[in-house]
Amino acid sequence: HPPNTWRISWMLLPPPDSKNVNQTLQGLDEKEPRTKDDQGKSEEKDPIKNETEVKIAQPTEEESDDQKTPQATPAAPSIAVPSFNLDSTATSSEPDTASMPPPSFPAANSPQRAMPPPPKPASKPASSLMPPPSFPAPNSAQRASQASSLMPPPSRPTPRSSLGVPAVPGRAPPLSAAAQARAPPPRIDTPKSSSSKVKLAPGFSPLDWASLAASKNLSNVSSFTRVTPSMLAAKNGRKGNDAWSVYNGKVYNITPYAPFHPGGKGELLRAAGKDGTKLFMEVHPWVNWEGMLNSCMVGVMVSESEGEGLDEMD
Ligand code: HEM
Repeated sequence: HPPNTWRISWMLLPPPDSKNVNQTLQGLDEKEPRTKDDQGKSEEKDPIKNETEVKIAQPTEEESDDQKTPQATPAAPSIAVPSFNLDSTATSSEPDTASMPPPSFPAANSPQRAMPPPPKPASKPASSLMPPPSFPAPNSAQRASQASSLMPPPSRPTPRSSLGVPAVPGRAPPLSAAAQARAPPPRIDTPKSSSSKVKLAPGFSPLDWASLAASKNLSNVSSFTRVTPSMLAAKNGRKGNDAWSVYNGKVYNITPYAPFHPGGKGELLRAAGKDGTKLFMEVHPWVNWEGMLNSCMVGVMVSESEGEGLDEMD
């Protein structure tokens, strides 16, 4: 066998000119030899072409020695070609590849070879090109529970409101089919609103109140007053008295506002003669009572002792 460097040098040779090769093939196909005149003409036209054609198509002893065409020459390997042998019994550094069996993996003397091969399913033929295992496994309980391997996955209903808006977390989720069957039929005659707002009489809208409150003082007192608990309890809206109510320590005369209250007069007067802060905050903490009732402010709450002898503030 030639050294590997021979093959390498042959592979690195520049490829022959394709143009000349075609011309060479053309010359080989010609059955009759050319005349001198023809050769002369062709020499005049393209001497290089003709010369190359003759040399390659009809090689002679002299021309082969001319060495004009680069040929592979054996060269001594500059670097020793590494060789290795997996067979520990072999002694020669140059393995005889023709007589040697192909190397196997793991090596014959490796610890991996000593280990038993992993168990393989008996039903499947052993193959190195075996596809990856499917999921669920063919012998799993999941696969057995499925009626068909082609069964589509269960569809999940997308909760949507009637307006097509995704359901808001915290709101009631849509009822299932079974729950809808158990639920009573929906009422369609008189839809009752969950709001506790009342229908206000004409001329008592929030805008009307804003206009009235901005026009004059509605407190029905001449000046700010120190209001004691006993005084507050007396102003409960009964027997012709005004209704006072306390919100965050400030005392308001809520009587003028009662017909304008969107929640109704009765709801508002539940806090009459009392501190209504807790009730107020339970229903509508977002309402700005200070701005709405500014013209209705009577005074501030004081203790019984602080209010003695002082009915009105300076
Ligand atoms: C003087 C103090 C008060 C003022 C200025 C006031 C004002 C208002 C306003 C502006 C609304 C409409 C809120 C909205 O549309 O979002 C409202 C509704 C309501 N208010 Fe008052 N309110 C006062 C005291 C009270 C009190 C003491 C109660 C209960 C004891 C009450 C019960 C209600 C109720 C039940 C509604 C209807 C809420 C609804 O269902 O939308 N309010 N109030």
